[in-house]
Formats: sequence, C-alpha cells, structure tokens
Amino acid sequence: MVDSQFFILAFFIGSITIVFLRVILGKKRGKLPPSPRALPVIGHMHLLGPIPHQALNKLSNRYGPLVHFYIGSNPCLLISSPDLAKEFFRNHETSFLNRPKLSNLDYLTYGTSDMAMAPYGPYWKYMRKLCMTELLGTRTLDRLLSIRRDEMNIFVRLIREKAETGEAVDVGAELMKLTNNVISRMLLRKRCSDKEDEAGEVQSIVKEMNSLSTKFNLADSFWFCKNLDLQGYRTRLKNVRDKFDVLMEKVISEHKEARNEKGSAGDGDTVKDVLDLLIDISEDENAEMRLTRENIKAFVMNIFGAGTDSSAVTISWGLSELINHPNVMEKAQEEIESWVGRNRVLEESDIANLPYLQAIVKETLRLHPSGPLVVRESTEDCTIDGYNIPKRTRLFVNLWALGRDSEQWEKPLEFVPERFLSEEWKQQGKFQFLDLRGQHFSLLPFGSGRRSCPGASLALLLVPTVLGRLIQCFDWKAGDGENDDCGVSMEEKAGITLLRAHPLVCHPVARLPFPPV
Ligand code: HEM
Repeated sequence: MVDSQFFILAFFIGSITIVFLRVILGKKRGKLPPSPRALPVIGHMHLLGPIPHQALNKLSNRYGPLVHFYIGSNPCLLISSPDLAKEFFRNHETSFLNRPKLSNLDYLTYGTSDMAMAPYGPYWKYMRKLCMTELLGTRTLDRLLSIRRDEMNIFVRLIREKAETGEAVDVGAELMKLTNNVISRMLLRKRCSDKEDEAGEVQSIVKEMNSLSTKFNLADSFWFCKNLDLQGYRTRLKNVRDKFDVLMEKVISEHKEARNEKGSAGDGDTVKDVLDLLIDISEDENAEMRLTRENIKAFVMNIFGAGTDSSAVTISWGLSELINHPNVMEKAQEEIESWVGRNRVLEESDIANLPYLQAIVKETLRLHPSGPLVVRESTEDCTIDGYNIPKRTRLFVNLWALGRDSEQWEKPLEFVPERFLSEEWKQQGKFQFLDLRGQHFSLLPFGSGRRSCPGASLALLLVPTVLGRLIQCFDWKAGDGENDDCGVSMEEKAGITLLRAHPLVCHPVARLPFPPV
C-alpha cells in the first residue's frame, strides 16, 4: 500500500516537473514549427527511411510545408512548398549560408578547403567569384568546347558500334564514363582512361568518394559516437583520399613541367584547362587571396563530385522518360531533324533553337532533380513564418517535392514537356521561358540564392546536347532483348542523390544512315 502511494506520488511529481520544464524551455526557445513525436536519442531518424526526400515528403504531407525535426541531437527544418521556398530564399537565406559539417566530407575535402563545404566567408566568396568569372564561366566553357564535342563524338561512335553488333547498352554506366571523361579533360587535360571504352582509375576514385560523401555517419548526429568509427569509414576515407592525392600531385607536377617548358601554359597550341587557371591564380602575387595546394585539390574534387553523376543521371532519367513516352520521343526527333537535318550531329549551339528538347530537360529536372534536397545550416537565430529557428539548425529544402506540388503543377506526376511551352510560361522573346536558375520557386533543380549551383551553365549545355544526340542518332528498345515491351522502371534507389533503382539497359538502333561522327 505504502509502495503504491509512493509510485503515484513520484509519477505525479515527475509529470508536473516535465510539464513545468517544457513550459520554461518552450518559452526560452520560442515557438517551433510542427513536429512529429520524437524518440529519445535518435530523434526522428526512424521516420527518415532509405530515400530521404521521399520520407521527408511524407512528413510534410502530414505536418505541413514547414516541419521541425531532429536527426539524433541535430535540430532540422524542412521546407516543402514553393511559397515557403520563396520566402526563405528571398528573406532568410543570409542566415543559412553554411553547409552542415559532416565528418566524411570534412575528411575528403582536406578539412573543408574546398568550395562546396567551405563555410560562408571571405574564402568561399573569393572561390565563388572565380568560379563564375573564370573557372566555370562562359569564356572557359567556350574555350573547352572542343573537348566536350570530342568526347560526345567518341560516345556516339561507341553506341553506334553496339547498335551494329546488336549489343545491349548499360546507358547509365556509359553516361557516367562520358561525364567523367568530359569533366576530367576540362579540369586536368586528361581522360579518365586512354582506352575509349574504359573509365579507369579516376572514375573508380570519384565513385568511391561520391559513395562515402553521401553516407550517413553516426558520428555527425550522436555525441557518444564522435570518436568511434562504428561504420568502418575511416580506413575507406583514408585509402581513397590518399589515392586521389597521389593522382593530383602527379597531375599538378605534369602541369607545372609543361608550363616551365613553354614559359606558361596556354602558349602555342595548348589550351588552358581549369587546373592551369588554378595554378595561375595560386602563383599570382597580386591575387586577392592565395590558393593553397589543398584548396586546388579540394576544388578539383568538388567538381568531379558535383559535376559528373548529377549530369549523367539527369540524362538517363530523361532517356527513360522518352522511352516510356514514344510520342514525346517522336516529336523531339522531328524537331531535331527539322533544325539539324540528317547530315550532321546536334551541337551545343543548336540547343537555343530546340525549344521542345529544352522543355524535355526541364520536365526531367522537375520530376527527377539529381540533387533532390538543398542542405544548409543556420549561422544565427531567425524567424521564419512566425516560428523561431535557432542557430545551427540544419535546413532541408525538398526540391523533389516542389516539382511535384499539386497546387503549382497540373497533373504533377505526368511527364508533359508541353507544359513549358504554353503561353503562360513564355516571357518576352521566342524561347525565353521559365529559367531554371533559382527564380521560379516551384522548379529549383540547381537550388537558389548565393550558394546555388555554379555548374548550371555547363550542365545545361551537356544534358540537352547528349540527350538530343542519343535520340537523334538512335531509337531505343528497352529491356533485356527477351522482353522488349516491358518499358523502363522509374523506381528510385536509396541514397541522398536521385539515382535509378534499376540500370537503364537498352538496345540502340541506328537512325541515321551515315556514320554521324
Ligand atoms: C544536372 C546537373 C546538376 C544539378 C541538378 C545540380 C544541382 C545542384 C544543387 C541543388 C546544388 C545545391 C544548391 C544550393 O545549396 O542552393 C548544387 C551545388 C553545387 N554544384 Fe551542382 N548540379 C548539377 C551539375 C553541376 C556541375 C556540372 C557542376 C560543376 C562543374 C556542379 C557544381 C556544384 C558545386 C561546386 C556546388 C556547391 C556550391 C556551393 O556550395 O557554393 N554542379 N548543385
């Protein structure tokens, strides 16, 4: 009897204490956005699922477009509507210009000596300016056009050979080799492999780095795991960064030797690649900031990491949609044929005159943004939509959900490129419709604001040109050859990038009677 009285009293006092603490702490913290019930220690991790953008979309369907949640002990904020995305990017972005510090990426980028993970500050601003004016600017892209053309020709030739022998093509894998070779030659004047049909060591390093940088490391969310390596990442991280380092040291030395021989790279017939530009800047005594060797390596790593998979996977989602929508494929092929003809292959300079192909790329990026979540971290307390958001909150803007918002898009889950050609979307001029660079908040595949994607111009040359060539030069039969009418699965794979669950394996059939390249 005494025991039960004691327990009732303890329960009563405990409950009052919890309510009291919640009121006091709640007042101190201010009003937070809606949140599901959290579990001790793990917070809301159990709700995140293997495909985070899909799981987060479920959360916002239930709790609204602004949700507060915890990954372990890290407070997080989720934005999933175009209106709130606009409010955020227009009025609050300055409080969210950092990326969260993540152990795997921190190690790979030589302690955030790169650009993508660097904290917002003078170094990041300097790199951003260099990126937009020099490293990935129009002048550099124009100068390196012949590299992209050359690699695209090799790619078409390879697919044509497979068409002739009736071989199936793993399109995703071939596209990955193509984008790796393009980026590698633009950056380092070096193919990933000397053989035309191999990607070689660089691709395997990039693959391992991309895999490790998108892995969830327990040390980032649980203080008691900080110094433990329960998932065994340390050895893998060290191995791959060491390999990358050896490779980069060799390439930097080769570049420096070539410069010494000629006085400076770019003399004679050598075209300066991005590494030459970085070395120039690092040696310039009057430069605003001195780039270290680690800055150079980490930047190269960024461009490999952010620029290869993203473009390749976008093209394979696009081709998958076209195979599943033969009427759209046919219309695009007709457009290409009427502008480009049958006697030459499509070039980057044709894209401006192919509005339907551009609309296909937009529709692909609407449904399949290869970076489905913009991830940032706040550097100060701020108020969004009347809620108080504390400093060091991780922000997720769900770009995948914005592109599928039923209030913004008619039949949001259907692949209808025509939606981008309607009068409503056209601004002045013939083809100036709906830009993708962060001004239309229902379609933000490259993010928005100061930290938006600096590679968007390159991606918007590469993606439509390669996709256009794939359908100009070939018809595509899906399936393994035994069951050709099965269509293409559009299932997504677990991970934080938008990868296809099943490889896109198809049979190409040559459409043009001549060897096109
Ligand atoms: C279809 C292709 C691509 C897509 C969909 C894409 C998407 C994105 C997104 C959503 C972000 C985050 C933006 C934000 O926080 O607001 C980003 C950042 C970034 N992207 Fe891309 N990207 C693509 C291609 C490229 C290419 C080709 C390059 C380089 C050549 C590149 C380099 C970068 C870098 C360096 C960042 C980090 C910027 C920073 O933190 O300052 N991306 N990209």
